[in-house]
Amino acid sequence: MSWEEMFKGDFAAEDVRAYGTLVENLHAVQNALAAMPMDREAIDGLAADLASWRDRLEPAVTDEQHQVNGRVAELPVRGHAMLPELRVSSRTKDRVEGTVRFGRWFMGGGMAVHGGAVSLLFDEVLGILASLAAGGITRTAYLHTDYRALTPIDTDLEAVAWIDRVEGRKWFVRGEIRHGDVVCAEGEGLFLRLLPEQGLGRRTED
Ligand SMILES: CCCCC/C=C\C/C=C\C/C=C\C/C=C\CCCC(=O)SCCNC(=O)CCNC(=O)[C@H](O)C(C)(C)COP(=O)(O)OP(=O)(O)OC[C@H]1O[C@@H](n2cnc3c(N)ncnc32)[C@H](O)[C@@H]1OP(=O)(O)O
Repeated sequence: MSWEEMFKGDFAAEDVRAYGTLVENLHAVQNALAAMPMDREAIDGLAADLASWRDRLEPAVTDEQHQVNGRVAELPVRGHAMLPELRVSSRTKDRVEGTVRFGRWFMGGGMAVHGGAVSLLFDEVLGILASLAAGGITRTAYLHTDYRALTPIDTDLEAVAWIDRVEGRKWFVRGEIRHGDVVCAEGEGLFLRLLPEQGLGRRTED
């Protein structure tokens, strides 16, 4: 199963581009907000603006099958606004490589990326690779992250993920985030190919 077969929604190309621009602007807002000083006037103004966004968006909320977020194969990280943008430079069935830049929004402290955001990226990239290699949706059973060095924000990092081994339904996938020669973090995850009755997002006990 190809990336497009697995993730492509039936959105028009120009709508996809427009959504990509929306997410880009949202990320720019998040990064600037995370870096703003205490400024009561700006805070009150922004809070009022955001309340009007909420009034505009909430009446249009739709179900998972009709939402756009995370369902756009053509955009970085499926156009999932929660995720740091990974720009894939090469993808084969058992390896993905790309660059990622974490903005100020993802900072934990000391101008370094929050550890949870590092794991978030691993879950996405390792999970997608597992799903592509398995030819069907997988679910994370465990995810282990080793933080080897601080991961800097606001700079291009290399991200790579590869299939380590496969045992039946169990896909063991590894990854690395590097800044130049420095390995910032290593990830290792076990992803279970879902059984037909498990479906997408359905609980196993259902
Ligand atoms: C037309 C438009 C289409 C557009 C498509 C749109 C969108 C795209 C859709 C989807 C996006 C897809 C991917 C998204 C990409 C990334 C997302 C990241 C993935 C996640 O973020 S996902 C959420 C977090 N994830 C969970 O919420 C899991 C909760 N959990 C469970 O759902 C179950 O727990 C499960 C399923 C994991 C296993 O349950 P199960 O019943 O299937 O399997 P079972 O327990 O029998 O285990 C079988 C064998 O695995 C071994 N095993 C199991 N667990 C283990 C562990 N932890 N450690 C070591 N070994 C383990 C056993 O020991 C046994 O091993 P053995 O066979 O050798 O004995």
